[in-house]
Amino acid sequence: MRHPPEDFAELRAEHEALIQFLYLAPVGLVQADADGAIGMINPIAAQLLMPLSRDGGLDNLLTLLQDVAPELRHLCARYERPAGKICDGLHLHLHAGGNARKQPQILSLTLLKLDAGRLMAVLEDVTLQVRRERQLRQNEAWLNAILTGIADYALVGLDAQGAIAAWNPSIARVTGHGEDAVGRPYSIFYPPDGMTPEHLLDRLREAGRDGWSLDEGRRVRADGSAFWGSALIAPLPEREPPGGAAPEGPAYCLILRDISEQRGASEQRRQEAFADHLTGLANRRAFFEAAGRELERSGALARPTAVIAFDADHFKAINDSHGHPAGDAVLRHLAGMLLNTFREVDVVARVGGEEFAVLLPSTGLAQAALVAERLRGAVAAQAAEVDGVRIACTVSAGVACLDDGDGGIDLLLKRADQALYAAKRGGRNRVECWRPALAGAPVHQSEGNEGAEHVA
Ligand SMILES: Nc1nc2c(ncn2[C@@H]2O[C@H](COP(=O)(O)OP(=O)(O)OP(=O)(O)O)[C@@H](O)[C@H]2O)c(=O)[nH]1
Repeated sequence: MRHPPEDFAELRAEHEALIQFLYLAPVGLVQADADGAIGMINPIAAQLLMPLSRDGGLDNLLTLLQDVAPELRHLCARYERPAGKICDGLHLHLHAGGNARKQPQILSLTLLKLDAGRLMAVLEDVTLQVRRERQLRQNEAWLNAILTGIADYALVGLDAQGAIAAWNPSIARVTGHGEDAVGRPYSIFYPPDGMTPEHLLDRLREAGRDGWSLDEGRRVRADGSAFWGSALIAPLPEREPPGGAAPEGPAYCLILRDISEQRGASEQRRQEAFADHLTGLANRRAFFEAAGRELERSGALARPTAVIAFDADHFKAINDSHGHPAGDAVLRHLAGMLLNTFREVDVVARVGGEEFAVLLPSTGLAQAALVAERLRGAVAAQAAEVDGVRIACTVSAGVACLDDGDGGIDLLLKRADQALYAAKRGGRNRVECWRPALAGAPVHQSEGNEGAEHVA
């Protein structure tokens, strides 16, 4: 049989351990008597309840909560069982004082009756959790409204890599794709060659960073027919399943709209500002804007970007022999050949009188040189037909590449022009790649190219 003082010491130790536990608990804990008088309160609970105190004290739990949960005193009084949960996860909205723009803080309260004379309150700040749940419900309502109410939207869930996560009828309505689209990248809605795998990820990254990413352009349906579409990508809030497993469900939502009808006037304005009037290619301004955007992105996700500068050889002689209008027709002929040679994702522009530039995203020097050579050969082999007269023409090309966008489009175009100068010096109708030995070389400068901003 034990001696009573030993029992007492053990009890004390247990009590200390319990107090220690209460103090260290990651939630707010308050022990009170049946009338709410506080016997023990841990630091988190004190912090959470302090804004409710009128006199700076934390004496009575039910008095502290009477403004935000007036029914609580009544609930306690009516609770007849000897022990149990009086309330479970009751939400208490703490008002943000006079500041109407600030969101109220939300506490969750679970109140336990331990025995006839003791209550235990468990308090947690659930403000963020509640806001997130509300946002999820709003998103769902919003997406549902789009899915059921509006006919020209396709709503596509994407996984973290941009693959289509699930099929729904709106996808078929706008694009004609069936369930076999699931698991394929969302670039299937873009023309072949219209988007590189890096661009696909760029847009997801942009959406994650800015909250959304929007682009507009030519899109294709499953049957190959084209339409003018806008594509908005937005990140979806993560749904974390219980048990800490990886987040479930789509990571992004893509809203694809067919805006062919609305396009008209805005496209005409865009054409006027960004298209070259003679050839219909991108103009110098469009080239620099697109190149600036591409190089900024290529720096973030390191990858090479190439530029090819093309210049028609002895073009003055063509003008002189056949007349200026025939010269114009030859330039249109060259523009057509450029468009046939390059991918949809490449930016093909007329940047000077008889000088063209092509920006090739995610392309290294050797690959760009191959395409440049292919174009050079095709131009040399196929004379332009102008009013029944065949006009032979050749082009010289300079190729340059940056691995990470460092130096920007000015440096890239300057190097391509230095290589082009070397090609002209080397006898024309040839392709030269930039190399460090050309760093101090002059750039190719066409006569009558006043509008061009060559970097010497
Ligand atoms: N038809 C026509 N000619 C143009 C246009 N823009 C520039 N040119 C002409 O292109 C010619 C360019 O001449 P140069 O810079 O001497 O170059 P090139 O004769 O092609 O000689 P290399 O480039 O050295 O092979 C000039 O005669 C310009 O008038 C245009 O829009 N239409």
